[in-house]
Amino acid sequence: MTDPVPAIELKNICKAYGALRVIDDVSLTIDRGVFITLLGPSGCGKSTLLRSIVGLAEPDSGTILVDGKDITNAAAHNRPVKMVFQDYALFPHMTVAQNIGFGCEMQGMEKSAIARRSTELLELIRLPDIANRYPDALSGGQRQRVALARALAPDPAALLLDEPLGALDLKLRQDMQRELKAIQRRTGKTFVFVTHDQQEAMSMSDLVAVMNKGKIEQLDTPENIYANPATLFIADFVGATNLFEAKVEAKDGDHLTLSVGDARWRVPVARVTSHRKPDAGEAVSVVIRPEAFDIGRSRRKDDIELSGRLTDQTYLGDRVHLNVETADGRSLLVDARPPVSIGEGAEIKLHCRADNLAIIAGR
Ligand SMILES: Nc1ncnc2c1ncn2[C@@H]1O[C@H](COP(=O)(O)OP(=O)(O)OP(=O)(O)O)[C@@H](O)[C@H]1O
Repeated sequence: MTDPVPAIELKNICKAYGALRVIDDVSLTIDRGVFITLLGPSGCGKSTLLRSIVGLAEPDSGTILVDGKDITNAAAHNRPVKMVFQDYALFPHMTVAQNIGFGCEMQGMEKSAIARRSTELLELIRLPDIANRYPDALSGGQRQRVALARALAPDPAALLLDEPLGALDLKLRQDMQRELKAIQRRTGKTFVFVTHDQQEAMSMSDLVAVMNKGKIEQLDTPENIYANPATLFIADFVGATNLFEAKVEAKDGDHLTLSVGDARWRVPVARVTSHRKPDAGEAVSVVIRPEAFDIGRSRRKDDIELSGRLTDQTYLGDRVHLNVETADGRSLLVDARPPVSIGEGAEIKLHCRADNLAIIAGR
């Protein structure tokens, strides 16, 4: 059961640098024990939001609560949250054990308790034998795990992680994503993670808050962010997308009839994923993910049907990326399961279940 007092509550946070509104009236409640990611393109304000929680940036207005206490004006060192940075920020002249114990020492914890805590955390990060090494004798991945242990040592209310894996190469980064998630699960701590990498956000998080231009456009599970994008920005930013401009011709009961070029698509109203529902006559955008297409003739009455010429295919082991050009000059991305025995230049039919697309009001 979720604890009734959230780990973190942000209420109407605003921050501007000169004329630039970096955080635009953001409110967000983060329950305890949740792994949440702030995801967005460079410059959307995610780091500033994280830095506001830890006290490294000062919001112009709004309130920040941690464990139900108002810490909006508290000094950074008095806040019960800890931050992990991309560049580790370990103390080079201290051993690993001393680095991990540093925060506990500042809290006045007794030496033997610090040693126990340090051992416990080295076990947690699965590096029990490196207590006496110095940071320069560690690999990048090991340093990042030690930085994590150091941040967890004083038992913070939440851990804030600002692109912590950004400096690691791809393979190590993927290993560390699994490791971080496992550590979060084992400790049950609230993790607030910042990244611009949508794959990283989707693979690690319980919840993703997608940010754009200083606002949170959608707060949802990774599955819902992908399948039910609330805005065009999100549909485009998260995953690959085929986007169709359309118009609502008619509304009848629980279906919409859309005109898409010369075609008419009958789609369930329930597939409108934007907050605002479109009226008849209104422009909408239709999102079809590459893997939502099946190749071959439709077997279901309300399927969306398209046809085109296969212009290019890329074999990726578990799937094949196809590029299909339609008669009206549209280039479609299609993901198919191998084997695909269609030659380039061949005409193919594609179909998609009407409940596999997403409709967003506006363009
Ligand atoms: N101290 C500062 N003074 C002036 N402008 C700043 C300052 N800090 C951040 N900004 C600007 O605020 C905007 C948001 O920055 P922020 O670091 O929060 O973005 P971000 O989404 O985390 O991006 P990135 O992924 O590139 O770090 C950017 O345009 C940035 O240049």
